[in-house]
Amino acid sequence: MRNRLSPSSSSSSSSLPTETKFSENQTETSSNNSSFIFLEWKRGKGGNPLVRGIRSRLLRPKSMPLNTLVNARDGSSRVVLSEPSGSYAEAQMKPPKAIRGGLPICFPQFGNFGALERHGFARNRFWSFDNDPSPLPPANQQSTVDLVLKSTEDDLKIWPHSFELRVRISISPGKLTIIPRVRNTDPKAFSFMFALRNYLYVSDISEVRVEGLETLDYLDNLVRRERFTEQADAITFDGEIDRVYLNTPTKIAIIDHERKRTIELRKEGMPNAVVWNPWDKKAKSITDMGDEDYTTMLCVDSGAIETPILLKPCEEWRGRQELSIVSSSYCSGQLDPRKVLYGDH
Ligand SMILES: O=P(O)(O)OC[C@H]1O[C@H](O)[C@H](O)[C@@H](O)[C@@H]1O
Repeated sequence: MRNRLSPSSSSSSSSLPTETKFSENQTETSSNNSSFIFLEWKRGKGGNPLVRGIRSRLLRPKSMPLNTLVNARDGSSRVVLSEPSGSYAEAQMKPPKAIRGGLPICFPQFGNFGALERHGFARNRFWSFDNDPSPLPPANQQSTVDLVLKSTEDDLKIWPHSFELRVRISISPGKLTIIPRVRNTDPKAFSFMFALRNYLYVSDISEVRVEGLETLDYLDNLVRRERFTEQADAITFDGEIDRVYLNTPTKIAIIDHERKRTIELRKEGMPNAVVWNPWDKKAKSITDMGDEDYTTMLCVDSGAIETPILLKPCEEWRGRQELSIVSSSYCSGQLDPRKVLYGDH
């Protein structure tokens, strides 16, 4: 029998991914069947995971200097970022197949919106450390890592555009920040789709609300990508969902009632938001997902999907995403959405 997702104790093993066992402070990968970019953001001591696969170790933010650790164990296959209030993130860099969970990067295609493999090939490639993140300043603290993926000859055979895809991953107390960049190193212009697929850990999908997407149009992947308008005050979950919301705001709130906390997603440069949960039937058909795993996960992605980004030669596109916990009034169960969506807290 397959286990549920919950990676909350050192003895629990998760079926997502089946090769990975979680413990409080480390991730043991016992097989090569994992890939970059799988990013975990962890929260301890006994704290609940913030993001599934990106478990947070999020204690109350403190105004103290960062004293962080970058640890590339197993050669250069893994980077651990940490800071003293307890948050830490871990990036694994092992091809050939993306782990179900964490934060896969979808590039240069999202889903089946094109002819390439689903979600593009970047999530199944081996990335490198980026020693020259220019024009970003060099990372000056050990809570930040710069990674790069450059097109190879094999990539050019399936997508004939030379590119450099960079991500800066940073943690600070209670916050995980990703800055993705794509540079056109080709003599010709090209366009691409991009998404950060956030596998969020939730306590019970039936009790979760997503706010910030109401009244927006969306493309429904379950109905041949037909366009609809969201009618609900907030998105709640009682079945499979797979939607690309259009023209979304910069802030989205994922409210986990049972856990009495809200995950706030802020994004720039990525006007779309994908909401995905396979629910029971589809979960059973996904080989690297346990039958019950859908109950404790929700993907809310930042993306540029509907309108691909056009880059001329030498141009660079830059996006930004922050994931953090909003506490205070949300924990009381008295939700004031304005506090999440308009920063009034
Ligand atoms: O299994 P994956 O390739 O990671 O994709 C997971 C899901 O992603 C998207 O939302 C697609 O629209 C779905 O059809 C797919 O099942």
